[in-house]
Amino acid sequence: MVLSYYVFFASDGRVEHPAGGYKKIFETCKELAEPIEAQVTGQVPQWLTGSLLRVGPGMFEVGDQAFHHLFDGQALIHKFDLKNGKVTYYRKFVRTDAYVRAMTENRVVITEFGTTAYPDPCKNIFSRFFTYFQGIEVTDNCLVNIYPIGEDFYACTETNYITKINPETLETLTKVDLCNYLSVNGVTAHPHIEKDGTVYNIGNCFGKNMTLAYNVVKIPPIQKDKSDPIEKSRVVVQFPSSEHFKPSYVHSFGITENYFVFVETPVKINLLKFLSAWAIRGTNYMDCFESNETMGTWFHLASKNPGEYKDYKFRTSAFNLFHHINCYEDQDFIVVDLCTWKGFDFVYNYLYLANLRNNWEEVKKSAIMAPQPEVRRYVLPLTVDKKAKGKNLVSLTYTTAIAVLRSDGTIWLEPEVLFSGPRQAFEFPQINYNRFNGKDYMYAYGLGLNHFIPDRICKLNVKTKEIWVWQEPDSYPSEPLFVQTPGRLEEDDGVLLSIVVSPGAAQRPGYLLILNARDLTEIARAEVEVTFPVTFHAPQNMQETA
Ligand SMILES: CCCCCCCCCCCCCCCC(=O)OC/C=C(C)/C=C/C=C(C)/C=C/C1=C(C)CCCC1(C)C
Ligand SMILES: [Fe+2]
Repeated sequence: MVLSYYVFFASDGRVEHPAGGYKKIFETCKELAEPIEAQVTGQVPQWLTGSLLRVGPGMFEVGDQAFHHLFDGQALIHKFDLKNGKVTYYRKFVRTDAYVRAMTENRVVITEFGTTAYPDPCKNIFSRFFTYFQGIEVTDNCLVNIYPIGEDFYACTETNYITKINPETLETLTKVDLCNYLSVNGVTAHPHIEKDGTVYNIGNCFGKNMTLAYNVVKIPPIQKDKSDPIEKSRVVVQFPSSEHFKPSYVHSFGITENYFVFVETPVKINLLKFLSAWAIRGTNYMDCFESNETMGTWFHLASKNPGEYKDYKFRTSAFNLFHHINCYEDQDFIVVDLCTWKGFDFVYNYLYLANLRNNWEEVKKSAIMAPQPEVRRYVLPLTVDKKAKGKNLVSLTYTTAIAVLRSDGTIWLEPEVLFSGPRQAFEFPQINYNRFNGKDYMYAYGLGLNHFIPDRICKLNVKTKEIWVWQEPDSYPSEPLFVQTPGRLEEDDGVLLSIVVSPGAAQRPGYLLILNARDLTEIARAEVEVTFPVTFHAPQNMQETA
């Protein structure tokens, strides 16, 4: 039974998973010695050639030690090659220090996001003591995304380490420490890539005397002299921090033609805990987060050229934010579309593997306690009339989003809700990035999370709020990637690619799914004899790498 359907204004969210097939996406798998051929049903469009790369965790335990959090498993890169209607699949673990040392010592050696590495119990008490005071190493486990810099591809997490990989062979090439080039302690796994290849990213910077800022960094495109663009990278603008000693967690940011948009949420990193954690037994990154229960959420703007902070004081109620969908300038406003999670409680607290691998009734119970997802549109006015206190400053006729100047000089924002379904998230958003990032647009595509379990692919018309859904029973898709049909101009003329695990299918339980982006109907699927663990993100420019 195929549940491919079209609904107006709401997803019914009634799909249940009593068989617990989703547990499969949190299981360790083996890498492949060579690419395997997929069995294609339907017709892969002839123009759709190239490689789809994806990354996520692939090893959830080492020796007799388990990784505890969704973001701890060792980075595994997946690759689907498409050529002349044929599809092959290949995967390989990234040889990070975290992976190589875990394999060599058969234990967790480097502390991961939610798993602490303990010193080798076989070492004597003196060498264990010295291991502590050498400091715990920052992880290079690049399981979150892959992006291009110049002619190279890097797998990344959110620390200062990125890992150059060969996108053809999936071999690991070099580990790069961004601290050697830039004043940042880490950068997000969601850089923006401009048409000429310029990379913009944002990261925390713990400066001298504990001054805190969020630095926007720029890495130029391919250099004429063939030198590494990373060597020419620089900080272009700084956003201030709302609190001393406590920067907010940042997972992504927005970019328009002329502005950077940074949303400072109440999910805070307690720096004192973080710095002392390196010397204290038993702590990991997750232990260093806390919520600021009073600040709400702050929106910040900076101009791009020249990079200049604009001190507007935009405020709204508390939410968690991981993914910006898109943002753009319209008249004298910036429109910002976001996948939010209501409240200050950190969503990552609910992403321990023990929670996600639970039986369905338990999974649902735990998600009821968590912040609730909502796709929201905020509108930031660029001109603020000081005499218009208490009045709505937003005059765009197509949105109900509000911005009100208050007597303390802050501008209070109320969003327009673009999609809301109880415990039904529209997450891992994608757009027709190459043509519409930073521009007025119509369509967002996303992964539907049902109580945190990814069980459908969605399309949202951000202007009319229409929703399209692709869903099949006991099937667990990944973030859908949009690829435009060559030579076509319409925003949604293209395909969506997603990798799906359907554990019930005995012979071929995993496949690459190709949907028509217009209506989410299936064009083709390429099935393989293996399943895939969960993947997070992929390069946004498959067409160019094709
Ligand atoms: C695809 C289906 C997933 C199934 C369940 C998902 C539910 C998701 C619900 C919300 C969306 C969340 C999206 C998050 C996506 C993601 O990929 O996140 C991964 C983030 C990671 C691995 C972050 C690592 C960050 C680190 C190690 C940060 C380290 C640092 C600090 C904490 C302090 C300052 C310094 C430093 C070292 C940068
Ligand atoms: Fe992400």
